[in-house]
Amino acid sequence: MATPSALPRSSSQASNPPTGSVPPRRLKPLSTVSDSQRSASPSPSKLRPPTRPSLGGNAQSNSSMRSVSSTMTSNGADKSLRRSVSIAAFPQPPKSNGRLSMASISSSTSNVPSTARSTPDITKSATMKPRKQSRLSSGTTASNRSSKVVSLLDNSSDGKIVLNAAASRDSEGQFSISPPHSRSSSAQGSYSTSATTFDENEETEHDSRDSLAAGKKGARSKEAKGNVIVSVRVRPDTGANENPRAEGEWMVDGRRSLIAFRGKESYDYLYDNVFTAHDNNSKVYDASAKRLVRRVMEGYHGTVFAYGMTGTGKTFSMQGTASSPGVIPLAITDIFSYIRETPHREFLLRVSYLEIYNEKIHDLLSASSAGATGPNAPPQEEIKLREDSKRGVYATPLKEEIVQSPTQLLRVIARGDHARRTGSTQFNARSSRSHAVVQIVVESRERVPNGNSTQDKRSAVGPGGVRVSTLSLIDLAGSERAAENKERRTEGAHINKSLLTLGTVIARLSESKDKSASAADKESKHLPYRDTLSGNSLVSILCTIQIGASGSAAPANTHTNETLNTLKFAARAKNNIVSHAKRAEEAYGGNGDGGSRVLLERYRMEIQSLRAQLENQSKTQAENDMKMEEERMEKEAEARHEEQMLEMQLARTALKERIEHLNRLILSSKSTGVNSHGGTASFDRLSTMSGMNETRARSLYSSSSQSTLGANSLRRTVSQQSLHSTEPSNGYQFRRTSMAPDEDDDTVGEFGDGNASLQMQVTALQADLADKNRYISTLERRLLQARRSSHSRMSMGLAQLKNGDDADMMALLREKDMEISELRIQLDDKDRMLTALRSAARQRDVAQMTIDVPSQDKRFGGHQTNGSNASSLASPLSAGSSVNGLSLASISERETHPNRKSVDEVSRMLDEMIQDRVEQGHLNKTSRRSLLFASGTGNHPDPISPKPPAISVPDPRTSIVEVPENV
Ligand SMILES: Nc1ncnc2c1ncn2[C@@H]1O[C@H](COP(=O)(O)OP(=O)(O)OP(=O)(O)O)[C@@H](O)[C@H]1O
Repeated sequence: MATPSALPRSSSQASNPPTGSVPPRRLKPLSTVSDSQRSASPSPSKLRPPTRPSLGGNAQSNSSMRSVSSTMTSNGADKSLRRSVSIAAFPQPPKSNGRLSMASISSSTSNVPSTARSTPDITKSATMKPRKQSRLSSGTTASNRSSKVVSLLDNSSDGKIVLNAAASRDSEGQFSISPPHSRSSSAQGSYSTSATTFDENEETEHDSRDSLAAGKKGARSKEAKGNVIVSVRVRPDTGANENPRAEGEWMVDGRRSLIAFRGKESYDYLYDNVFTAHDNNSKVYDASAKRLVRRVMEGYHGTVFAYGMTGTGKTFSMQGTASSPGVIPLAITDIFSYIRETPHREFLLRVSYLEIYNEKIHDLLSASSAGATGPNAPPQEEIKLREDSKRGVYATPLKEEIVQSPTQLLRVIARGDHARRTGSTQFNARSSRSHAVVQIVVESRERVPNGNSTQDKRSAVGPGGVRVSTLSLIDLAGSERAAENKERRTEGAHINKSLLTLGTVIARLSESKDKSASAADKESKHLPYRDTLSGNSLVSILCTIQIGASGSAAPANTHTNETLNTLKFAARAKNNIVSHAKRAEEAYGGNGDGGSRVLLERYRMEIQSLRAQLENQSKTQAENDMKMEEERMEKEAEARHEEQMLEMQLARTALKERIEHLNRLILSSKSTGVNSHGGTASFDRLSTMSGMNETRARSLYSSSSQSTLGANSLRRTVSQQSLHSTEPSNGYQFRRTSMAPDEDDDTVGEFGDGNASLQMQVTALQADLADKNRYISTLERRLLQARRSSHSRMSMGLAQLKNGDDADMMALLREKDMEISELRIQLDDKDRMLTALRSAARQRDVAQMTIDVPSQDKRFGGHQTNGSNASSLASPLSAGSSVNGLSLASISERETHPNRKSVDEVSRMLDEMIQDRVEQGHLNKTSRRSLLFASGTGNHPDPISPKPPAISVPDPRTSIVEVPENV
């Protein structure tokens, strides 16, 4: 996709071919090394190869691998083959994907012919180059290096910023999750290296040019050589104290990227980068990984791995510290910087983190890894390597997390580190004994430019497909000699075996390259992982060494040998790995198997469908809301209507009950005898008001009248006569006499009738009480209803209150309050009426007593109290005998009933009656709604018909004269 012009180049490239295309720099003797010295020194072929652990124990896995490999060879065309194999037996991956697979470093390769494992040829070719050529090579690279260094220094400002980054390293040396400060990922500021200046078509062209210029072997073998960067970093030797002599036979020249050894043998090693002990992580990253990371963002696969002896600074270089973040945090920062600087594309990042320990893969991000402490930790599902033509080599099942920010990404990696370290507790120093691979998958696709809205920008995609590239950041376990304990030795064996595999593959690559002319030979020697290492990946190998054995557990000579081995490994990698880096093909989501894996596209489609769903849902929601609102309003209207109806109903009920009640009161008054005469008329008048009342009233009336009539026919006659004679004008006769001390109030007949009357009163009062209770409950209901409705109106009208309807609402509320208080007052009135009725009942009893007592007094020689009484006594004898008869009956009755009330008692009752009257009068005055108890005119409480029955009309059926109430 990218055109050559789009590719940043260093200024030096115009005149000089890029380093990457320069013929491979070989291990070469320094000019000081004489031929005699060279011949005296051990022949390269006699150099002791790196110490390797015995591979004898892996026969099984080797044979397994052999069989798989042969299968693969025979079925090489079937690239979509999917299967599961153990790491130890992982076969040759498909050629279509050139990522550097961990399989290459974790599997046994003991099937590789012994010649392939030996290094002399390589060493020879590396070290025995003619000096002239070396110079040419060196000069050429020096020129490029020079330009690189300048560019690197230009970028160093970024590095300085990074030095102040907020990352923190805990006591165990883990970097924190705070990302380093933003670093520019701009290509302009980057140095131009062979690894990053290639691009598809350009590459071939470029390489051909370089190859021609260098006069090296065929262009084909070198066309992608520049896709590999090999750097060596020298760890500061803490015991050396900056003393040059401490380095002894070593000479490190960072400027010329040269490391020279002056021991029994003399070697000069030239690499793409040599970092001295003074170089910091930022510089290491800028020179060895920065451009590679950028290329990954542009669609290439890239791998950075650290290789070296234990304790030489691999983890330090990859992870870094708080003050000096390593390759991983810096790469993460650059990834996000690139995303920010590339608005025309959209990106999706996924990250996975695995480790290979004792040839087993562990997912460091899985839940079981996160909490995997102790023997009770859940067992992790076995992770296997698989391959297919689309994805190449991959581990499964492996958890991938989508990340959206540098912090999130660093957090995920820190979690993996933690799991790794925790695992180390479980497995005893596991962390430094395993290969750890952080893999970041970058998906990207073009956006349609000039999107109008943010949404457009998000949803719009360009015509291209989704590009998927991978950045693998690998911290290899350190090679070491057999350790002290068994577990360590086992680990070391696995580590060394896998590292040997890596070295062997590289060696074989070189070998097969040298013998590429012979097809038959090529076929006879199967080389696993060839395509993994020489595939599409850009590779940056960072080898770490420590010059000087101070602080090292190993003896000095062993240490030197290990260092030399590392340097040789780096030299072989530099010279022999051929990578045909190509930009990853763009996949189209939704179409085919390849596309289905592309998460970005899948997510985009998912987002679109979700957005459509959301729109539908919001539409439906709006419709539902409207419907609900309508329903709610309808319900409210209904409720209001019901409320009004109920109110009306209640009002009607209350009114009816009131009428009934009043009717009953009138009737009760009559039945109590307080107003028995006058009550007839009242009853006749009021009884028509209600059928029910009428019935009840009639029954009361009849019982009352019957009792009266039945008891006192004689007395009635006398009374009538006396009344007519004494008070013809008003027909009333008021007689008040005191009772004899031992006389009670009733005659025999009166006693029986009085009981009946009392019963009736009680019945009437009970009925009245029941009515009252009903009425009260009605009122309560109404009160409740009114409250509820005012409440609902309040809540309903809250919004309206703001719009000026508050006045209406408040008025309504006030009205309701008034109504409620009126109802309460009415209720009080009713209570008072009840009290009055009770009092009237008592009065009636007293009155009856007082009426009866004087006639008895007269009859039995009592003195007259006034003229009225005298005239009454002068009335016809029949009347008198009638009275006497009554009196006698009373006396006789009194004699037969010793428990008669005393005069004092009657007086007390009268006092009570008076008191009641006074209270009633007081109530009438204070009551807001008059009960129409006209003070001093009687006790009729009827508010509707306030006609005061102060003086009763004499009942023609009885001779008893009622006592007026205004006593
Ligand atoms: N360039 C350096 N500058 C300062 N300190 C360093 C440097 N390189 C390594 N160290 C220190 O050396 C020690 C060992 O380094 P580190 O753990 O990175 O080694 P390693 O190669 O990863 O070892 P292993 O293979 O055992 O995991 C650490 O304490 C680290 O801080």
